[in-house]
Amino acid sequence: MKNLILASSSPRRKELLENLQLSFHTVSSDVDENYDPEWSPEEIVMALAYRKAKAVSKEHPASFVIGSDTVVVRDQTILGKPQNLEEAFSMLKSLSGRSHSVYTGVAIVSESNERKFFEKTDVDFWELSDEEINDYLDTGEPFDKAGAYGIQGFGSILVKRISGDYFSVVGLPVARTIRELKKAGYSS
Ligand SMILES: Cc1cn([C@H]2C[C@H](O)[C@@H](COP(=O)(O)OP(=O)(O)OP(=O)(O)O)O2)c(=O)[nH]c1=O
Repeated sequence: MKNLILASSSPRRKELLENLQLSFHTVSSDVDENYDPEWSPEEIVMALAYRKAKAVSKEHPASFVIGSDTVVVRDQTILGKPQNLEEAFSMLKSLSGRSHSVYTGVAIVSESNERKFFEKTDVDFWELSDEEINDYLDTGEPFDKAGAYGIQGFGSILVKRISGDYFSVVGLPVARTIRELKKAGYSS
């Protein structure tokens, strides 16, 4: 059995992996999250996931390392984490009453194997009044999350329906991740 590392500082990703009752630890990766504006959403999330996993793998070459990255895409516009209240408000306003896609990329890096994949989940939001948006902003939840919401928290009341992997929206598509880990040669 080899060591498993989640290259992340996201408490949600840690929690999702803990559900699988695997033994692992987390190491945060401080990588440059800039990307080429020409890249597609799937290229962005897989490249950033790979950067995170590769950076940690360099320090822990004997381990299997998982990196992950999530963005929200509305009309070909990439929404990352909001920088301030105004940006969070305008992100949520732009998602109101319509659908968007959440892309999560995952990279698994070990000494002998490197794999990348992504999941796309479509999410429809209810129509939101400015008051509802402001009430949601007051929860403080939007600020460390792509698209300024968390489906797993108070943000659950914004969501009408989803099509795709719920866990991918939260930050880690666990079922596919475990399958790819096995293909990479990991056994617990
Ligand atoms: C859309 C959505 C995003 N998110 C989160 C998942 C990610 O943590 C975050 C997107 O930012 P990321 O840059 O993907 O991840 P991170 O900076 O939080 O963590 P790390 O790079 O250390 O792994 O948004 C939710 O928690 N719920 C949601 O519904």
